[in-house]
Amino acid sequence: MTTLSVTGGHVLLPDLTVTRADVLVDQPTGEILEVSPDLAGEGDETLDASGGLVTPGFVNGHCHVAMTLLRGYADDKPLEDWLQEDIWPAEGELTAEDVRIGAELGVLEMIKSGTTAFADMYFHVPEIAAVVEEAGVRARLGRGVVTVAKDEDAAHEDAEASLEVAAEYDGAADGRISTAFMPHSLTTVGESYLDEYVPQARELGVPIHYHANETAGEVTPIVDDHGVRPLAYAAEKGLLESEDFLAHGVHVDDEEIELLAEAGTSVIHCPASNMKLASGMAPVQRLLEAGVTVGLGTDGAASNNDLSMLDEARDAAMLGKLAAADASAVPADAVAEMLTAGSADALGLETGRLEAGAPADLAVIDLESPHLTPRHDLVSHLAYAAAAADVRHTVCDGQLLMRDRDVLTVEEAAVQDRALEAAEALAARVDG
Ligand SMILES: N[C@@H](CCSC[C@H]1O[C@@H](n2cnc3c(=O)[nH]cnc32)[C@H](O)[C@@H]1O)C(=O)O
Ligand SMILES: [Zn+2]
Repeated sequence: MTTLSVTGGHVLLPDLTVTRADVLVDQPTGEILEVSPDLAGEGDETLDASGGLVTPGFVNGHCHVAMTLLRGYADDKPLEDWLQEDIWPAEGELTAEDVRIGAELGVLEMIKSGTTAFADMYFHVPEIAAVVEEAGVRARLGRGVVTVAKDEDAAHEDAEASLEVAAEYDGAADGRISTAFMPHSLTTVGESYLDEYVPQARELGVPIHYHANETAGEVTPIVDDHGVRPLAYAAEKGLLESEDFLAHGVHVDDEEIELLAEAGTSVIHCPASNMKLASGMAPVQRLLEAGVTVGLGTDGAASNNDLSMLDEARDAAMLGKLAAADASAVPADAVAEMLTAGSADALGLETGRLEAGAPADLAVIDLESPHLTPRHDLVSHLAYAAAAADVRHTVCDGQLLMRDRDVLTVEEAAVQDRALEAAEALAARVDG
C-alpha cells in the first residue's frame, strides 16, 4: 500500500473552518484516509505543507478549456458581437489538433493554479478527454450543441454527436471523466431539438449543462417566443433537474430563483466573464439565500482571460457585494464554499471536501509571501488575497500532479511552445 501524508499545514475543513492538521492519502484508491494532527510519520511518502493551507482542489464549474488558444484574440466586445464576429469564425478554423493543444495549455494552467476538476463544453471532446486522462485531472465533459444558423441535418448531427460522446466517455480515465449533454443555450438550440434530445439525455442518465440567462438580450426573445422567462421555459423543456447545472444565471428574477431552488438545479457563477462581456451582475447572495447550489467557473480564457479560480473567487466576492449593494453579501466563507464544495456538488462530483473517504483532490497554497502576511484569517486569504502563483502542490485522485510548482504530468515548456505555434497558425488562417 502506498500512502502519502500531506504534513505540517493548516487544512480547510468541510465546515469552512481552518485547523492545524495533516492529510493522509491512500494513493491506490485515491481516497483520503484521515485528516488529523500528527500524521507526519504515517505516510510512505511525505508532501510538505508547512507554512501552507491545504484546500480541496478547486473545481472550475464552467469552462471551454481549449479556448486558451483564443486568449487575447478578441477583447472588449459584448457577448453576441464577440461570438459572432470573432470567436465563432476562429473556432471554425480549429482542428482536432488545435483543440488538443489548447486543452493541454488550459489543463496545465489549471494544475498550476490548484484546479483539480472542471466542467467543459466544447467540440473535439475526445481530444480533451485524452488530455484529462494524461494530465491526471478530473472533468465532466460534453459537446456543446448549437442548432441555430445550421441546416437540419447538421443540427441533428451536432445533437447526436453530443449524446454519443456523453455515452462513450462517461466513466473514462478510471472514472475521472464523467460527461453531460450540453445544449449551448436556450436561444442557440431550437425548441424542437430540445424536445427530441433532452429525453434521450435522461435515458442515458447524464446531467444537462447549458448557458442560461447570461445577457438581458437573450431573455427577451425567449419571453417573446414562449411567453415565459427563460428558466420557466427551461423547466417546461425538462432542463431543470437536480443533476443539471447552468452557467451564468445573471438575469434571473425571484420566480426563477425559486424555480432553481425547488428543482435543485445548480448555477455556475462566472463573474470575470460577466464583467468582461458586460453581461451583468448575477444575484449571488439571493441565490445562496434561496438555497440554490452555486459554484464558480472561469468560462473560456477568451472571456476572462485566465483560468485561475482564485481570481474568480475574489471577483465573486467583490461583484456579489456590488450586485447586492451590501458589503456583507457573499462573504469569504461563502466564496470558499463556492470554489470547492459548491462547484463539486453542482457537477455531481464527490470532491470538494477534505474528509476521510473523500477523493484526495487537494491543493497546497503557500502562505509565506508578503501579500499573505499577516495571517489573521486564512479563509479571508483564500477569498481575497491568494493568487494562482501561490499554489505549491496539486494532488488529484491521490496522485501528485504538481510538486513545488513543478508539474509532473504535463511537459510545461513543450505545451507552451506548441500552443504559441498553433495559435499563430490559427490566426493566420482566420485572417487569410
Ligand atoms: N458544436 C457547437 C459548438 C459549441 S461549443 C461551446 C461554445 O460556447 C462558446 N462560448 C464561450 N463562452 C461563452 C459564453 O460566455 N456564452 C456563450 N457561449 C460561449 C464557445 O466559443 C463555443 O463556441 C457548434 O457547432 O458551434
Ligand atoms: Zn461559456
